[in-house]
Amino acid sequence: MLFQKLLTTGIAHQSFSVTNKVRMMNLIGVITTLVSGLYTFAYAFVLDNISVALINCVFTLAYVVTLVFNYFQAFRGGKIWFFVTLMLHLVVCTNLYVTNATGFHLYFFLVPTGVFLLFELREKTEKVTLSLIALVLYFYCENTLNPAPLIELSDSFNHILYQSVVLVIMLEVILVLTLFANEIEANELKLTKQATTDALTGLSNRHAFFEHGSSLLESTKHLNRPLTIILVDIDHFKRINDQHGHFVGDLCLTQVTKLMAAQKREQDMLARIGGEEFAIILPDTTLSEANNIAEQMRITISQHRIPLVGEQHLHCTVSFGIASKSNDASTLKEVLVHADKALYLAKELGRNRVQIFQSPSDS
Ligand SMILES: Nc1nc2c(ncn2[C@@H]2O[C@H](COP(=O)(O)OP(=O)(O)OP(=O)(O)O)[C@@H](O)[C@H]2O)c(=O)[nH]1
Repeated sequence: MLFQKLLTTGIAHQSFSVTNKVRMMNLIGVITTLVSGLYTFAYAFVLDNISVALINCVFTLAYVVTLVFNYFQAFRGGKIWFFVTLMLHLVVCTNLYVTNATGFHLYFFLVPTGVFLLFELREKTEKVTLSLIALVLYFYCENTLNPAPLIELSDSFNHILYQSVVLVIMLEVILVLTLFANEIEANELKLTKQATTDALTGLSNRHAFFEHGSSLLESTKHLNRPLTIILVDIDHFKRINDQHGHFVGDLCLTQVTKLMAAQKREQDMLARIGGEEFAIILPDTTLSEANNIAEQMRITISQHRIPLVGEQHLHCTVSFGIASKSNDASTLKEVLVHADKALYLAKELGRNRVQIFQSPSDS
């Protein structure tokens, strides 16, 4: 619970791309605070050096300040504070407390990884500067021998510390990159959903309809199976908007959607392809089967009363145009043109009706 709260510090009212990065920064801040806290504990109680433990404690608290920056949504400040504190801490560790034999300066690897992989692509100067500083400091520490460390360690203890540093770096990189990959996948799914879904009705949008419809049509061509499309248009929708307002117009759209979604079969795809225009793709369905489905939808919608404020109700009707894949219409666009012609005729003949496309050669 507390961990979850720490991870979500400062993310309220942020866009999801900012949210992910801040969550990642919070995670790194919490892990680094814990690791630094453990070292403080070891300096105080294992190595018995209170002054080093106190200095290290100051750095541990400095890592906590990163979360305070994020709490106040000063993310950039928090990021710079964190990396500068980390770099200063590593230089002090290697050149004051102990020697470079502990390998503490290996943590510098996390700076370029952090600033390049985990944070936004903008602010390139900042990223390059921080990473270059980390690189220079790494080689500085690697080539400096601290002749009078505050803590004298045996070779075997230095070796243990070295291995613990490598282990923590590996675990941190694995953990952070795994979370990063998960976030990317989740974002991809979210973006794909947003790009293919109509926000008002939750149906597939025009783009998704054309993608799905085209591939379905191609596959039915190979298998030589029927495919039918129904175009649906709410009657006098402009009048509904004008008389009752756009809010009621939207309500009408969502109610009609619900009624049609309840009537369609599982294999059918219902999409909103325009303002008050819908389309249904019915695989393996003949014109007469599609006609039955559309007729059922028409009756249900025409009998439905949409409750408005008080005792008022809205009654709306829809018109349907139906066409199938044929020799004259082998592409999705061509089938849609036929369905649109049938829909136009349904409107001409008085609306609230289902019309099947009649090819001139049929008559
Ligand atoms: N409330 C609401 N209205 C919309 C939306 N998208 C389009 N519209 C409205 O839908 C109306 C469509 O009207 P028209 O194309 O003239 O057709 P109609 O009034 O339905 O007439 P017929 O189709 O001939 O029966 C326009 O007034 C648009 O402003 C939407 O998302 N919400």
